[in-house]
Amino acid sequence: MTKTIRIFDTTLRDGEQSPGCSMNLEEKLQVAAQLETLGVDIIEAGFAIASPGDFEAVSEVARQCKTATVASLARAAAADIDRAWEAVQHAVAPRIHTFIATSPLHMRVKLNKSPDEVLEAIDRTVRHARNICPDVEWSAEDATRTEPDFLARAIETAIAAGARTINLPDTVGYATPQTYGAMFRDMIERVPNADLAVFSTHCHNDLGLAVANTLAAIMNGAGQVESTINGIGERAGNAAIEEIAMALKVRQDVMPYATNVVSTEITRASRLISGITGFQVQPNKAIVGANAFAHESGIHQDGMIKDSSTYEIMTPESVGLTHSSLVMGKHSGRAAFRQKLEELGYALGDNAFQDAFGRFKALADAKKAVYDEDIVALVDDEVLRGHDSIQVKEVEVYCGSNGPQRAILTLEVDGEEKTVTARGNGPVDALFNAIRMIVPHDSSVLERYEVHAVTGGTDAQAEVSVLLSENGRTTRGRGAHQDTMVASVRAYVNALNKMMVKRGRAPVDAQAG
Ligand SMILES: CC(=O)SCCNC(=O)CCNC(=O)[C@H](O)C(C)(C)COP(=O)(O)OP(=O)(O)OC[C@H]1O[C@@H](n2cnc3c(N)ncnc32)[C@H](O)[C@@H]1OP(=O)(O)O
Ligand SMILES: CC(C)C(=O)C(=O)O
Ligand SMILES: [Mg+2]
Repeated sequence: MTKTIRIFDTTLRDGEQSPGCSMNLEEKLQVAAQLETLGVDIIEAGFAIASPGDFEAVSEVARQCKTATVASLARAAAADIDRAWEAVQHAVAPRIHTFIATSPLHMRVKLNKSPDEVLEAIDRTVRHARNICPDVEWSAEDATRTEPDFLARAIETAIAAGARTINLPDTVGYATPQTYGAMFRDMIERVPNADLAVFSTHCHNDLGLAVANTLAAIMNGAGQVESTINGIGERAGNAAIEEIAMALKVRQDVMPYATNVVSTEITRASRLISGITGFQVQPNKAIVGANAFAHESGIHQDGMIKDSSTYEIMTPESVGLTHSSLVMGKHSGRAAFRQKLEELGYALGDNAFQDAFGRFKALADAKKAVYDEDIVALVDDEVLRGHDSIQVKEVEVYCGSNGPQRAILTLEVDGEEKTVTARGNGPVDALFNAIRMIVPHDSSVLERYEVHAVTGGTDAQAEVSVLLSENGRTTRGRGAHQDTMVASVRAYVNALNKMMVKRGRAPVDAQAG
């Protein structure tokens, strides 16, 4: 039968110890509710003696939780343990989690206690906790830097005093998968009565090994893992629940362990935590990063369109996302661009498609992210200008506070290129004067000129709209480009082309500049 690993969530305790991650009562209750929906088995709601606020939060989480065990942390001190009990006693399943450091360094420098005094404290405080609470967890802080013989004696003492969960934290993130796994195997094999307790992992990520170490411990006998949503926690954080749960789910073939995590709730939990704490998840973070199911390169996008398992080892739906995203960028190819156009409602012929793809690549080279709105603007622009008799070839402007502003413009008029230099009150005026020099149209008036950014950011495409009127007829032109001046010329020339069509004649009066 598959062994089920208990998930002990410490987002509200160790997670909250991240500088800047403090949560208020209402936020903690929201998180606790989502953790229960996510299916974690134990919620460490705080450190009851730490402050009146922490005490209230642990008490309220204990009152609110319907199924999960609720734990409070407590030092090896009667006052801490009593306060923890006062808070968790309201829970359906209360737990006291008491700890003391066992490494030579911590015992000597921090606690100023001898090893024997620490063993005595473990015995006394675990017994005290067991007298008031049936479920007691004991942790050997800094277990991974503890001398193994002493660690075995400490664990034996805690089990004899009544602890039924033994947690061996890698408090400073020092372990490697090999050493952490071996420590579990060693302790489980050598400690008398080890089978009375569930052994637990608690890994910090100082070397980026927290999840790997956790999995190594599971494979060597651990039955509980302590972890946090998004991996928040002291310093570099704790092992991330979502990564552990999905690793066990996806790699059943080599790790035949189950959890009660409802994986489709992972994204919701992750977003809740980042929203409340303000700690953004890095885009490339496994499982919950914005790019975890996003594909930008053409070859990958082509594979994804053919069969998503080519580049995804789990479905986005399995972690609560609705779908993968094909991110359009400079690495995208024709297959993804064609699919994106279809999604946006365009059915372009071959030539128009090739032209639009060329412009898309040029835009993607110039811009960090290409959004749907950019593609709509770009394709509309392309379609609009397909059969224009006046085409924009080159645009150059000189602007700034030390005028005069001038523009050098090259247009192709009925297949012939013409270049002029013009001045104006500002670069746009100079450009429009240049257009008038190449294609005189004195009877028309510029009624309106509008610019707006298609998306956010300083590299956004500008979309320009121009309204020309001639003898009571108005013509609107549009142009889009990441350079506002180029977009302006495109818009004006577009309006002019349409006006030519309305007039029913080509720009025969065009002059060479
Ligand atoms: C690895 C971990 O994550 S451990 C948990 C860390 N989390 C926190 O510390 C957050 C909450 N902490 C707090 O609010 C405070 O530190 C309190 C309320 C617990 C204690 O505050 P203070 O009484 O002011 O003590 P202070 O924080 O300055 O020092 C900690 C004391 O606890 C002692 N101590 C540390 N761990 C333990 C332990 N497991 N058992 C008994 N005593 C301990 C230290 O030796 C020190 O004692 P000393 O003052 O006699 O030298
Ligand atoms: C208190 C213990 C469990 C801890 O957080 C650690 O050692 O990292
Ligand atoms: Mg910790």
